[in-house]
Amino acid sequence: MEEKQLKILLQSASRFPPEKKKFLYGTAGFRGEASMLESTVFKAGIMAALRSLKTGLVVGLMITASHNPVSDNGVKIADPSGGMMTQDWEPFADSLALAPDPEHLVEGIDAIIGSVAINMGILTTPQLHWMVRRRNMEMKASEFDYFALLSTSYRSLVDLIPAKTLTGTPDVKLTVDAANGVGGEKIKELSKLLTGLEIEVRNSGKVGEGTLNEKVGADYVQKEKFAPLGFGPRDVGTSLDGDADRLVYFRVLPTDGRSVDLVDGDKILSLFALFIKEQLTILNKENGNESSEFPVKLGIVQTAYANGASTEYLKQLGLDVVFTPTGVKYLHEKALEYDIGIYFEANGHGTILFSEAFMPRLESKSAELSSVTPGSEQQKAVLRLLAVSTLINQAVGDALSGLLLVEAILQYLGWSIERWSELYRDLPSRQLKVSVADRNAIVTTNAETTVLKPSGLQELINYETAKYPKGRSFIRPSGTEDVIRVYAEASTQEGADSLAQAVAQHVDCFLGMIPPVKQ
Ligand SMILES: CC(=O)N[C@H]1[C@@H](OP(=O)(O)O)O[C@H](CO)[C@@H](O)[C@@H]1O
Ligand SMILES: [Mg+2]
Repeated sequence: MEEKQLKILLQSASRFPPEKKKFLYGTAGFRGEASMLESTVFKAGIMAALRSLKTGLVVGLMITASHNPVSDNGVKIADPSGGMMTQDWEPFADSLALAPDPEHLVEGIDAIIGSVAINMGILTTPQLHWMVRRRNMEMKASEFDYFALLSTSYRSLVDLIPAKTLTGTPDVKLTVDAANGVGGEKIKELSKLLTGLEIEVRNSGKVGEGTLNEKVGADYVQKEKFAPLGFGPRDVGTSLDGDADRLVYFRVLPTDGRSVDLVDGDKILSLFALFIKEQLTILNKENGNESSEFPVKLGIVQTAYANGASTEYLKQLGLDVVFTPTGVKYLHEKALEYDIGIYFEANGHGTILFSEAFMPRLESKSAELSSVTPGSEQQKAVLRLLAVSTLINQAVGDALSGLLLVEAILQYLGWSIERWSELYRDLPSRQLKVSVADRNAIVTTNAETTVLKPSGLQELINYETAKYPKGRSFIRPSGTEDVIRVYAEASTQEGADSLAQAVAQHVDCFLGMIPPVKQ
């Protein structure tokens, strides 16, 4: 690094002295109270520049509170593929973030010279990931291109709905709770390009309308099972989180006007899986016989937090369901192993990935069918799959593209949200968190479902779980909070509650210091 450049870097670094609290690149980037994060954000900028120079490609840097309170902040890096930053670089990110002084910072970052920062302004997290991916593929990547692709793909899907399921209603209406985040304005812009779908946005983030993620948004609705502010009895809606990478649907119950029938990420996943499987079945049906002419490896990826009833439903559909540790970077990586990989976290973050090797096969199948059997059911099924591949974000989970796909599929099936919700009944569950002296004392394996350390704890969890019909419980250290999370499921709510409580007590006995709190 030249002396002049070194001087500039050191001068900049001196404006951001290291904070007392140390941040590590956790489940999804550096996160913490905004006022504590200045130097970490500065270093994340350096990190992103290095990643770009190393790969010779565009990378993204996102600052967002996501689903957390407005005083929180997070900074995360989008890799050249548009996915999360490669896990190989996490230790490097950590050592940069922990560098005690500017001299340490400079060590090893000589290569910084030459990278260019482009401020993309206010975007949703998935828009940034989408743009990074597309720029590196030398495809059109502006915000308008994003909106145009989503709206035309949605239109193609709706135009392919069989006439018999069309309801005759000219317009579908959808009410969106935008968590007072960035998704509100974006969805309004998108909706200007949509035909046949009328979108009303509440909690849109306008000044005076409310606070980011406070009693609104996907995380609140999913965790509390309450309607977001601005929704009343019998309302049906969909909630985004603050940066619009999570999506859940809900129906406000008439009983108390506050509780909701929640349609979470597991049910969105199930709807997507059902639809994709149906298209593959149509595609492989020749003269009413199943043929294996066009084999497609379809995989479903969940985490241990997926409701057991969803996993059972997906397995009953005959699908290949696999589990990874919590955090979308793991799910995404696994989903890439399939021709079509569908992944979702229960909290509503997920997408459908079409592998690079599979896309040319699908396109040539489409060309073949359009010349041999134009207008056939098989051809339509391929066209639907192609439309899904351009509609749904290939870089990361995206609430905007997700809700358009949900709406198109519900119209295709002729289903209401009630019918969708009845796909299966969630098993009652309970989550608790336990504060402990050192959360890293818990070491797990088997996609976080089995405790390896401290020894003896897993045996106690097994012992408790065996007491309850349909009992299931696991513990893991959170990657975003300083706690151990306890999850329990059983055939009744009382069972799930007392199983979670019993397991939390064992955790507390082994390494705790503070009583468990409901989450
Ligand atoms: C139980 C739960 O909801 N965990 C969340 C939460 O991670 P933890 O590592 O559990 O703190 O935040 C992650 C990032 O948003 C999200 O991917 C994950 O699903
Ligand atoms: Mg988010």
